[in-house]
Amino acid sequence: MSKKVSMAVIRRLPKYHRYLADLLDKEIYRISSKELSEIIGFTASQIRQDLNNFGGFGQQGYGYNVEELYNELSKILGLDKSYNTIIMGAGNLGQAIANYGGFRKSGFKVKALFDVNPRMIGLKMRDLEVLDAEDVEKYIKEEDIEIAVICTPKDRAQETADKLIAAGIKGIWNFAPTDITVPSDVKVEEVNLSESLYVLSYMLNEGNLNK
Ligand SMILES: NC(=O)c1ccc[n+]([C@@H]2O[C@H](COP(=O)([O-])OP(=O)(O)OC[C@H]3O[C@@H](n4cnc5c(N)ncnc54)[C@H](O)[C@@H]3O)[C@@H](O)[C@H]2O)c1
Repeated sequence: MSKKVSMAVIRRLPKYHRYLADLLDKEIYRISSKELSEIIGFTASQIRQDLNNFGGFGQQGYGYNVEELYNELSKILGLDKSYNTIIMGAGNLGQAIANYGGFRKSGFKVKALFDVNPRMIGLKMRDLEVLDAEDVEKYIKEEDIEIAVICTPKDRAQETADKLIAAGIKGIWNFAPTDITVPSDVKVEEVNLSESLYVLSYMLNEGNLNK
């Protein structure tokens, strides 16, 4: 794949992947582009354009082979691999992420949580141990960790990221509500739950703005 695919397209891929998984669960193995468009809510032309970025799928008169497209999208999204993952910050959010089984099923194996609070260090969260954040660099190298999830307070997020990157982490999933700065070879995905909630709040209040 030589062409640079836009982030707008990439952000739609997980939705395609999810809908295709649902179809497979329902034992639907073939779908027309019109039907796919109706269930996903994107136009058939949008779907075609999106998928054409990766070589195009589907055939005129046949539609899409659901299993084939699902497998291809899994590969494109890197979900055909598994990733050793750690969580920085074993508070409310860190524990919730650690306890969610769905990430492991998709190949993101949470191996441990790390915290600075001596009362947290040594605790067990299900089968995961909370380790001392002091030891994280050594752990990353020894356990071949590729992804780190930042669930620390926001004023600790940048220093945490710096430490992770120095130890070789290339993928950071940042839940702290602050933008972190990283070198170009490190990929960050920021998740800001409040921003999403504020968009909902905007939509609820949109009608009142011009009154
Ligand atoms: N809880 C939520 O629903 C929620 C929602 C959106 C965003 N967030 C954000 O996620 C982050 C975590 O939220 P929370 O509710 O879990 O907070 P929390 O206070 O329950 O947990 C934070 C944990 O991080 C630890 N910590 C502090 N400095 C650290 C460091 N340098 N290295 C490792 N661990 C460190 C603390 O000891 C604590 O256990 C915050 O930045 C918060 O703004 C949380």
